[in-house]
Amino acid sequence: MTVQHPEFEQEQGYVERAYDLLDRGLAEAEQNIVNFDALHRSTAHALNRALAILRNSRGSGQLVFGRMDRDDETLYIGRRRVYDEQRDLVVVGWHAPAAAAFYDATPQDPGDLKLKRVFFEEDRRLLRIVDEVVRASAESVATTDRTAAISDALLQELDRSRDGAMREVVATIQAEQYRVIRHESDGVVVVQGGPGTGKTVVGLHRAAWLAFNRPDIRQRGMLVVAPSSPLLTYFSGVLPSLDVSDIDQMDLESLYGGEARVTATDALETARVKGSAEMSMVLQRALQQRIGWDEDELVLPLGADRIRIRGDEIRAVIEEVRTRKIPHAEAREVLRQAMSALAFKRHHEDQRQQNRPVRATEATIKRLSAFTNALDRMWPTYTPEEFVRSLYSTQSWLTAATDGLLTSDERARLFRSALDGEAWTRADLFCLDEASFLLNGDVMTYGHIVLDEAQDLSPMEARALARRCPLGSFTVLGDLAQATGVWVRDSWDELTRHLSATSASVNTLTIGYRVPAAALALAARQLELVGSDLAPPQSIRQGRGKPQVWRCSAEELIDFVFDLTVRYRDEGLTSAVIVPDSMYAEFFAAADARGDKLGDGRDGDFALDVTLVPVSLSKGLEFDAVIAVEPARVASESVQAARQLYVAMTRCTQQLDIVHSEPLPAGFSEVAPDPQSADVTETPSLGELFDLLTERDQALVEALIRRLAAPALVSEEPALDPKELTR
Ligand SMILES: Nc1ncnc2c1ncn2[C@@H]1O[C@H](COP(=O)(O)OP(=O)(O)OP(=O)(O)O)[C@@H](O)[C@H]1O
Repeated sequence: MTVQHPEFEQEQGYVERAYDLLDRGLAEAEQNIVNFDALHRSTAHALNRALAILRNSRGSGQLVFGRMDRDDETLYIGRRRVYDEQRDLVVVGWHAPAAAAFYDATPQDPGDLKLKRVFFEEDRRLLRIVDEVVRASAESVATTDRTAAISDALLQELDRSRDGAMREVVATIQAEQYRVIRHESDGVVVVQGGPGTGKTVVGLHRAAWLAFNRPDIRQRGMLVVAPSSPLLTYFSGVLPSLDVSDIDQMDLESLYGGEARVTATDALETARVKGSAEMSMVLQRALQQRIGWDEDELVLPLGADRIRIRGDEIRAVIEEVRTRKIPHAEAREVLRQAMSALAFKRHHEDQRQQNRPVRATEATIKRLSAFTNALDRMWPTYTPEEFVRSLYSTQSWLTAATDGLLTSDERARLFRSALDGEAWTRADLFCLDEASFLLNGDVMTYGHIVLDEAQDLSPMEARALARRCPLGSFTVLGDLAQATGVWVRDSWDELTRHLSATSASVNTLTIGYRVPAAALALAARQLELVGSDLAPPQSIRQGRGKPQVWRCSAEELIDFVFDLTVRYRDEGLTSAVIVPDSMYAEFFAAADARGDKLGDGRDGDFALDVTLVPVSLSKGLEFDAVIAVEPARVASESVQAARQLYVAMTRCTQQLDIVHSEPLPAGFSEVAPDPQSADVTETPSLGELFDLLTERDQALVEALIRRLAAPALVSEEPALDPKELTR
């Protein structure tokens, strides 16, 4: 029997009152706006906008989630501020400085709090109350065990099943996370941490915290960037649920606003060349090489007259314009003015000397096709796509532009025939973005940018982000150990230097809130293979226990995997089937044929119980159960085999299953035979297989066993091969 908290009713009353006040406050404000007789259209428009914002501002999630008591005051903490009729504060917003003590207090170090209380509520009804700090007992707690510092409220929150979208966690932010959320730096704040340490959640809450506490930054605009669109879909609801809907959120590829779309993939080495910082110099130099005049003279026909300008005069004008540090298109306009002025002056002088009337103005000279053609040769105009396409397909130009910057092998990787068409890759997008900036200079800028999974960024991608944040104010979330692409680094130094000239502060999160300890231990063997210095996080989850390793034939594989998902669905768990990219289509088609409904992970469709995810898009995601398929195939198809497996195996909150028909890669095989080290069950027990069957099949198997082995019980391990029995 559960005992109700002695102050339950009183707290329920407080929560209801807070909701009531909020409802009334919003209704009153709404009425005031509706009643306001706007005399002008623009005022009416502004009022309608205010009304829409107000109606949205109710938000979702619980209104009041905590209380803290000091000797002389009691404060309730919530998702937003609530006042009573006398304008006295009833609920303090989580982001207000007054709420800081609530997050800083731990049972070990309660500060000056007598009480820290956490509420769990649904639809305005309290479900539970957890008293995390009660001063009398706080002093008696003395421990060096880090996990002992984890609050009960957090553990209870983590037990809730996932529903396919990331949630805000304002009620249970932990002290080490809160320090990062309100980090004072205006420069680059790096949050390094293993899988499931809360980097994404911390980054999003930091964005909201800055939005509330730094109007200067909010005014300049804020942006959150995810490496892929499925990951963006997964977490994009968090900021609106924190009442900050004006922060832009986009995936990395959407940064480039030009025409090109990604339709192809680069070979590894090509991606490395295109993503390197040298590429920015290649593009800059290539553009410069297209500027100039090597003819002796320019002749502009003007009726029967000719305007003649010497080559050295033209070169002097070009050099003068070149020294101005302005974008290419703008500089061309300056050159156009300077050249038309020069041509007009020459025409004026010539006509005067020959006693003839001046026939042209600067405007007529600018309209001469000979003038425009000459200008195109001196200072050509390009779209970013034209410029990069033309560079890639012109050997002589590539050679000149890359001389001393790239090796001949590297240069050869950039070349493609003009006939290859428009197959742009992701790395190309950032060359185009750089080109676009050189050509046009205009780019949307922000006061602060939050980058998720930043460990994989190429220098060119980092430069694209730096351009969008001239103040260099970034929150950089990532785990160097989870770098699965071309860019693997030992430290954050090089990457953060591309983002900002100021030094970065690196903050490490060490507690794992997602992955159960046993699954993390198995995944960590991949980290050992990488030889990384980075330790896996310290997990505070038990989950359902050991990961299961299931071997079956190639023919059985897909059905076996989907049968597992059915079991998880029946148990009320969400699951993800993480497959090698090359098996994605096959799995999808098989699910269709079976009539199983699957979410398509490539589209960020996480609302169903089961989602199919290609391993290359699994980073950052989270599910109750994860079935990782054919690790050997994942390893052979990945740039960073062990790191990719580490990522795939750290997506679950409850249970990890590995299903394979091919021999397991390193990091798995050696664990199976030793039952003592048994983090892993190589062969499933009969009981486990039996659980997978439908009731009718279970009855059949029971009958079969009874016939074969007289009184054997299914829960015992028989000498028979369980696979034989389940067929
Ligand atoms: N203080 C907290 N209260 C409640 N839940 C939390 C807290 N911190 C983290 N979590 C939960 O832990 C899980 C992992 O968090 P998150 O996805 O932010 O980790 P991550 O470090 O970004 O992981 P990865 O490296 O895999 O991208 C999420 O479900 C998140 O909501």
